[in-house]
Amino acid sequence: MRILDLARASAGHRRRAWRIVLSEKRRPESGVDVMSGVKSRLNGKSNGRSKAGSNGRSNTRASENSRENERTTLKGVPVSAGERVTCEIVGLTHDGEGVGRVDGYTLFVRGALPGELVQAVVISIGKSFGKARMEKVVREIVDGGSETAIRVEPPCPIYDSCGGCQLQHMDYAAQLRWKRQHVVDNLTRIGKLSVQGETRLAGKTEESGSMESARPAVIVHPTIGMSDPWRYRNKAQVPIGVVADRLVGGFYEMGSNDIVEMDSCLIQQEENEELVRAVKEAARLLAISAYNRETGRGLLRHVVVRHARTTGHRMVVLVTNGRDIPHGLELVSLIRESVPGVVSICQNVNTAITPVVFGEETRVLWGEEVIYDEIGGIQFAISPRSFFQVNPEQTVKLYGKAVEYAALTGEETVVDAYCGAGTISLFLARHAARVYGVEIVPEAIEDARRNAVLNGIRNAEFAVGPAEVVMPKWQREGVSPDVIVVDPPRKGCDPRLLETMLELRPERIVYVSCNPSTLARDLRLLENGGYRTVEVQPVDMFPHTGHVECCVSLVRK
Ligand SMILES: C[S@@+](CC[C@H](N)C(=O)[O-])C[C@H]1O[C@@H](n2cnc3c(N)ncnc32)[C@H](O)[C@@H]1O
Repeated sequence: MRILDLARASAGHRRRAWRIVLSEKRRPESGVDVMSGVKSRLNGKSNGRSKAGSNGRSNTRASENSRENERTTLKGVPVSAGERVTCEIVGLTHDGEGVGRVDGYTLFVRGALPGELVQAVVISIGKSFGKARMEKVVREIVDGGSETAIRVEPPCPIYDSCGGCQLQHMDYAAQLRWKRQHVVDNLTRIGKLSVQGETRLAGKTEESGSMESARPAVIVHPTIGMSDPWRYRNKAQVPIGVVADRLVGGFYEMGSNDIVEMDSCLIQQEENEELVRAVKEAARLLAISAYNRETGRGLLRHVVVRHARTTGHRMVVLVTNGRDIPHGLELVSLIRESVPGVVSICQNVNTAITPVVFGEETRVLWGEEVIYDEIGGIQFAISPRSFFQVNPEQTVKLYGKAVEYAALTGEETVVDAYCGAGTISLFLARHAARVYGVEIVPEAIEDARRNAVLNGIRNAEFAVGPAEVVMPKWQREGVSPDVIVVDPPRKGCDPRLLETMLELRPERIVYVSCNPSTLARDLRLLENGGYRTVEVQPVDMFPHTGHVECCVSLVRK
């Protein structure tokens, strides 16, 4: 046990299991050259001889492993911690780790891509899966059509340590294909749905007892991507901390709580970078203290900035650990002088020891309480805590799909659950008789009401509260929607909301989702309750990350 840490590791929400983790400082070293484009990301350090090129099941375990005595085994697990293996990558997790197989055992290998054969050193093992650190690609994968390599050099200099993007080392066209496949896999595995063109059959469902594949298969379209998938984010949320007595702001280093200074991010709009830089410089000049997450002391916790491309408006929110900002007026003046486009400077107070960014209290320090942006001809007021999609170019495409799937004639009553600042609701209101929106954040509903007035829309009304509570209330009051649109957070719809939806029996349901696994779970419940999933449109709202958004159309059977 000298070289090992026996650690209880959690596999997300899955059951906990004892795992063997090779301690970082004793991991085997070898001098194998790690190929360019892979090396920095993987931090591979090794000096043993490799069995590069080994292939086939019986050869997948490299026999020339580093120091035999540093390995440890677990009964029934075919690899040992510290062992060098050659493994076939069969998939990719949503956070960009390659899913490898060695003798049927799953190894997660950061930096490896599906289809590749890689050499890696096992760094932890558990009963059902382990982790390995990649050393080199043994067999690359090329796109059959274009004959181009799928692995590309990540353009971002901090890609290795940041963790904000997970797929920069994958060609963009391949990212789009993978995102569609990720959706398909979730729909078949969790949703037990049959997908058109997929050979894999959906399983037997407990409730129906019949094979889902007998039903019309779901159409999953190719992912809608961007022509220029960089510099798309209209919002930055930057944690502030101290390094060597200096205020820094940037990102949490991958796998740690350390904040690393960052001035440029390739998926962020440049206007936001300029504003964050100005705030950091002003705070340093005025010796405003940075929040220390360990002691709970210090003032500035986060700088949140937003940029509205259509109006040029910029907003900054200073999230502080306390109400008083020393030299607050000077801070505001310095920010305004450095970035003349700023129209709103706000403060949000968060004194809780929590990873949640915003606290409950927000006030305007200078300027407007909202900024204005436009999507698809509709104007939106956005306040500091309102949800607003971060990729404006793709948002138009996503909302356009939601409107298309709602198939409105102008006669319908529509409910938009999880409506945020009323964005989808107002898109729908132009084509419906009446729209009801519900959202849990009160400021977002204030924005939604203001946005309706701003656009002269009189057939939309909004309510604050949990959708799972407000919807049954509307049901009791006799609201009978023809179409229900839901756009929940990552955890998906509340079961009580799904139950009410099934009782209300709308003709169509449009499900907008940012998480394919909870989407698939909810689709199964809706299918069991009498709905049929017709088509799914994946939209790439977050290029170079593992995230994918979907818009789904369901009809009553
Ligand atoms: C993915 S966003 C969608 C917002 C909006 N449809 C849009 O596109 O801008 C999810 C929204 O659900 C809200 N939310 C979270 N839990 C909720 C609940 N139980 N009931 C109502 N809204 C909720 C969040 O505040 C957030 O605004």
